[in-house]
Amino acid sequence: MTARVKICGLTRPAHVQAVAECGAAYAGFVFFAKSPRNVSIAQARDLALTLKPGVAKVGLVVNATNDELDAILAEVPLDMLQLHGKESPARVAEIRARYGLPVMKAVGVADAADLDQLAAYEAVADQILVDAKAPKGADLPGGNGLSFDWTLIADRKWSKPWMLAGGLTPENVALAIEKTGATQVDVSSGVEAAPGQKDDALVRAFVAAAAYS
Ligand SMILES: O=C(O)c1ccccc1NCC(=O)[C@H](O)[C@H](O)COP(=O)(O)O
Repeated sequence: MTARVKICGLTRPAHVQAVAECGAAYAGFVFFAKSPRNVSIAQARDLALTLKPGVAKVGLVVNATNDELDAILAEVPLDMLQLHGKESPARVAEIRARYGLPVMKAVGVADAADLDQLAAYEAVADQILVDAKAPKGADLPGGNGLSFDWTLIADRKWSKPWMLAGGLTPENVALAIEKTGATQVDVSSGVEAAPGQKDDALVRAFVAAAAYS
């Protein structure tokens, strides 16, 4: 099985280039001030404009207001919004209608009870990002390099496209795909040399491992 890959949290033109060259399907830009991967609107615009067609540009936001989204989308040519906060299903639907862009809603999973919320989001989002739930008190709601128990979703049937995320690395992504049946995977810290510093060799190794799993 070949999985489509999203590399999230790009901050430098060289890394955007590496992502495009190695065949990733999505490039993610984080708009969240507390993140080591945070980019300004101007930075994101420059990075997005260096990407070749065919790589979808995803803007990650956390509980963003309409004013914040207006400002981002006025400048950055995004193909998809990733909502990584506590956005309700109604807010997901509102954002989707207001901006006319596909919306991917991140859902944090730590145990089986967390799966209950998936149905409500599947009804309104274009895609679901099934991610590890951030630990209580964590600074970041995602991008923490933590995995969840993949067997929780092993037999799940999905009505919308979805991505697996959380603690994926070049070493474990093939097993994660095998266990969950994911056809799309998302990674950030697992392809970094340090928080916020993507490593081109790890990016290439991850995409290759996902493609040939
Ligand atoms: O990466 C961040 O800094 C971040 C900040 C705020 C919300 C989400 C964030 N990242 C999400 C991701 O990068 C991924 O979608 C996902 O959580 C997987 O991250 P990782 O476990 O580091 O591979």
